[in-house]
Amino acid sequence: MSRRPVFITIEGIDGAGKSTHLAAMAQRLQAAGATVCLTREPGGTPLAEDLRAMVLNRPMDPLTEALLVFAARRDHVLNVIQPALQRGEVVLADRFADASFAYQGGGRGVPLAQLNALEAWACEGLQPDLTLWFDLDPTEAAQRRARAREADRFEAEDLAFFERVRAGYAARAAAQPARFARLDAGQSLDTVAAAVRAVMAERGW
Ligand SMILES: Nc1ncnc2c1ncn2[C@@H]1O[C@H](COP(=O)(O)OP(=O)(O)O)[C@@H](O)[C@H]1O
Ligand SMILES: Cc1cn([C@H]2C[C@H](O)[C@@H](COP(=O)(O)OP(=O)(O)O)O2)c(=O)[nH]c1=O
Repeated sequence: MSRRPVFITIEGIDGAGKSTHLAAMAQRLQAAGATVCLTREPGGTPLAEDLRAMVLNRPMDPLTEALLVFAARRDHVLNVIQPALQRGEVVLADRFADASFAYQGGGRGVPLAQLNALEAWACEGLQPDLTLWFDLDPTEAAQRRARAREADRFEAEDLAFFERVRAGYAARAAAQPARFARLDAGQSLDTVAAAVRAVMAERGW
């Protein structure tokens, strides 16, 4: 069997159900003997959490937004993700660079070449070993969000924005199919949870 994934990310449009399954994923990894570093983006360090508050709340142009999410990511990679991996931990991150390609690239229209350059500068060559993509129809995601919480600057965007974000994830998954596991997040909670467990089991967890 190939090496178990040690840097695992979860992705998808807002309301797809990522947070719902995060704790169970961490528990499953722990039960299998892993020390889990559970983290999120934008955020994961004091500086990156400050940048998160700006990105989620302050109006700004798309390239500024991309620069800030990658600045936050660099701080997170250097101070949390790389050290945890070096200690032999499993890093489970609620979003990583794919989100920038989906939201800033797909959603906001920042050119791919600029995002590729930022990724090359910011991430020290680090890519997740496994990405669970919670794929959901944007109309369903909007209904779930409306029932659950107040919208932030991204969640207030219209359906067309989330269609573009979804397409951004699809493009990223098509470009790197070995890393991505797509989950149909439109199914019942129990069915999605079983699909998450199946993906983890397939990869040795
Ligand atoms: N499979 C599902 N079916 C119906 N509702 C769901 C499902 N998964 C999550 N939800 C609900 O949808 C809302 C958004 O889920 P959440 O996990 O916060 O999404 P995300 O973290 O991807 O933004 C929550 O109220 C959650 O309880
Ligand atoms: C990591 C990242 C997130 N985002 C956006 C996606 C989300 O709308 C928002 C915050 O993500 P998230 O933590 O999933 O939101 P919530 O706490 O409401 O579940 O940031 C980007 O636009 N680019 C990025 O690179």
